[in-house]
Amino acid sequence: MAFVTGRLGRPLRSSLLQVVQLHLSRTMGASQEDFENAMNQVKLLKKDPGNEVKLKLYALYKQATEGPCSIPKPGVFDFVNKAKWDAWNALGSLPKETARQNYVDLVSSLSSPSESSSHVEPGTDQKTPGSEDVVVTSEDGITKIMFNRPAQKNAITTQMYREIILALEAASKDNSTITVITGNGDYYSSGNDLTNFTKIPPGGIEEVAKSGAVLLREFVDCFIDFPKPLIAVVNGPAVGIPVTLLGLFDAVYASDRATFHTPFSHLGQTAEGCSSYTFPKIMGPAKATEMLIFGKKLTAREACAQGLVTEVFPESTFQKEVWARLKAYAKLPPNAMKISKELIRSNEKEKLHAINAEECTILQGRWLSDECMNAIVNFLSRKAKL
Ligand SMILES: CCCCC/C=C/CC(=O)SCCNC(=O)CCNC(=O)[C@H](O)C(C)(C)COP(=O)(O)OP(=O)(O)OC[C@H]1O[C@@H](n2cnc3c(N)ncnc32)[C@H](O)[C@@H]1OP(=O)(O)O
Repeated sequence: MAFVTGRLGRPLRSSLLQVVQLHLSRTMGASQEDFENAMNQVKLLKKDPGNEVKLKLYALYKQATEGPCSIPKPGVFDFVNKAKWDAWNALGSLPKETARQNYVDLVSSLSSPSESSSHVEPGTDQKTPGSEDVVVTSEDGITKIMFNRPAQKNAITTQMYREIILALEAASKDNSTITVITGNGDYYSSGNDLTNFTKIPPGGIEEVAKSGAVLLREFVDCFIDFPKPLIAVVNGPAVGIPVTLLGLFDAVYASDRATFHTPFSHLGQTAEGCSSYTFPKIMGPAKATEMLIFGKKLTAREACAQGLVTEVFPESTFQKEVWARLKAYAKLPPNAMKISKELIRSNEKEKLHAINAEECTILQGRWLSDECMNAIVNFLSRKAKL
């Protein structure tokens, strides 16, 4: 990999672009035609996607067609127009092309034949394929959100971040009592799909970093605000963001096969998921440093000893024991559980949102650094067998 060594900067950026060519079939942005098709699909939706989604669609449409919101803010009593203005204005200076792509992705997550994760009928045992990469089911008072890309070790694509946001929003309002996140296959999740960084829009890598930071902030905010008990069923190794998010869960059950790895420095990146705050709080600054700065990988038992994991189960009985326990918990009075969660978490929320915002801003800069680009080029080169 001669092109990733030595003094970096422009040569490294062009190296990244070279590697990106190998991924182009998956990386083309939405065309005007895709956008127009998506607008038509919205009119054909069988179910009302709900006000939150409609506001998102409105905002993305305006941003994609007119650019950043520059109209005067409606008065406080003009509720509908003010909500629309707020949604549009919240997109800030998101580039038109990114808004167009986000609009197309959002519509596609809503309008696949079986419909998206946000459309799970509460209280039913219903598999919700959507993109198939995130599967949402609801049964026995438990909504289960499952990473479902086992061949890629459940690496999380930008589409999956969006689907998980929608799934969490739906789960917060459905009939279920508790919500579980787990993985299909041998991994819980290998973290951010590193090919996310290869989808280079006309605005260049800067635009990728900017829209990534906006999406990451929204994604982590959903975990901070999630109102019901949120449980991680960690069926195997976890790398990166699925590990850091664990500090925002209410309980973490792990197979003894699971490992917990945050190789941020190796990737030229920094902590996210509020872990720069939750990890030192949970395990003390010294142990948090080993994980978040030096990238020490913990076994499930070590993570349990550090307080990141609630309990470890032998792989042979993991699924049986954990689900039996969760089914029993799901029968507890839902309102009492929600109120207790609010008591435990509410005084931290404001702080967590501020930390999330800061971590995302720092990461946006990191993603443009030579250190980070070098690591991604290395990974993609290995994948592309360069
Ligand atoms: C909106 C943006 C938000 C960004 C938020 C930021 C988050 C930070 C992070 O999450 S950092 C963590 C990033 N993850 C990694 O660095 C892990 C990278 N993957 C690996 O190191 C390895 O794949 C492994 C250790 C997870 C598994 O190794 P193993 O040898 O067992 O398996 P393979 O490498 O052959 O993997 C099988 C295929 O899966 C693809 N793959 C695995 N992980 C990722 C990933 N994170 N991104 C993209 N692709 C991934 C791998 O490339 C193989 O694909 P192939 O069969 O097509 O070659």
